Amino acid sequence: MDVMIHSSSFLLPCDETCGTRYALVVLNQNLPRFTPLLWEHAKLRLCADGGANRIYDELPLFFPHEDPFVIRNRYKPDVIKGDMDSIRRDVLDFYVYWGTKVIDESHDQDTTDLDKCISYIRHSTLNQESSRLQILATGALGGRFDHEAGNLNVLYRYPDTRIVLLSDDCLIQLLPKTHRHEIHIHSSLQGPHCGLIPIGTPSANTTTSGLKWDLSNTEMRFGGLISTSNLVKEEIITVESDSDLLWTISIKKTGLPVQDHKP
Ligand SMILES: Nc1ncnc2c1ncn2[C@@H]1O[C@H](COP(=O)(O)OP(=O)(O)OP(=O)(O)O)[C@@H](O)[C@H]1O
Ligand SMILES: Cc1ncc(C[n+]2csc(CCO)c2C)c(N)n1
Repeated sequence: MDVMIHSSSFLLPCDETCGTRYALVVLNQNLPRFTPLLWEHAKLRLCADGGANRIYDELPLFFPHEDPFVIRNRYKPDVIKGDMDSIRRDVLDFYVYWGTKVIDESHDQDTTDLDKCISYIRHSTLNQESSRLQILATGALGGRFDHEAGNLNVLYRYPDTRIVLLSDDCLIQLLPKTHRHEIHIHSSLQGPHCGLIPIGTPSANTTTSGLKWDLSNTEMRFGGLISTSNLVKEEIITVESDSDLLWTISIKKTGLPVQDHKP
């Protein structure tokens, strides 16, 4: 079985030559404090419907000494996509005027705006077969539970795409059962709290290393044992399971290089 390596190097300050290639999707929730950093290094920047209001309203607040108009022009999304029932008229007009591509899919009331954005990225020419884009979604957690569940559901809808759901407090990603997983921990930025959650189906057999409470051919299921409030002990965590699992790890309040974006 192949090993899949995971690293949150996108939270580190670095130039284009290091770290992974990723697309950023901004959702309609408060922008996490590291949004400018993620924005700067993204290959593609999308707003899911009302996510555009957040960029327009909240990004200038990261730069209190600069003209909001200048900041809005510096941080223009490449694409705004969704059913367009949350984006404000003035915000839409602004970005259309300055060249953002707008894709109105109001006819589709069966998929979420995040899902619509992920479809766009998967079909983008930047998502080359030789080098797939990872997808980071900000504001995905810590809000309305139906939205959070919808956001988790996209991980299961696209298990072959590396999608990371982010909030100010933690990240979540899927560990497909098709691989063994090696998770590289940047302990200055993340941890120690973590979890392994068999949300889609129970797991009869999960084995880990590097955690305070490791699993050893252990069964996990809702209604029985699931691994919450676990702690990272080593720099590399390994996970092998007969089920797709959610991996979650806390993001530290201190240590993040939020000033990296300053011109
Ligand atoms: N409170 C929230 N918690 C988590 N994710 C959210 C929340 N609000 C929005 N999102 C995410 O941002 C995306 C865009 O949000 P937006 O408010 O434009 O969606 P919407 O489809 O208009 O929502 P609604 O269900 O209120 O009509 C959603 O698809 C969802 O992924
Ligand atoms: C069974 C079922 N439940 C809810 C919706 C509603 N819905 C799901 S995604 C979406 C778009 C949100 O931007 C909407 C309105 C549906 N279609 N089918």
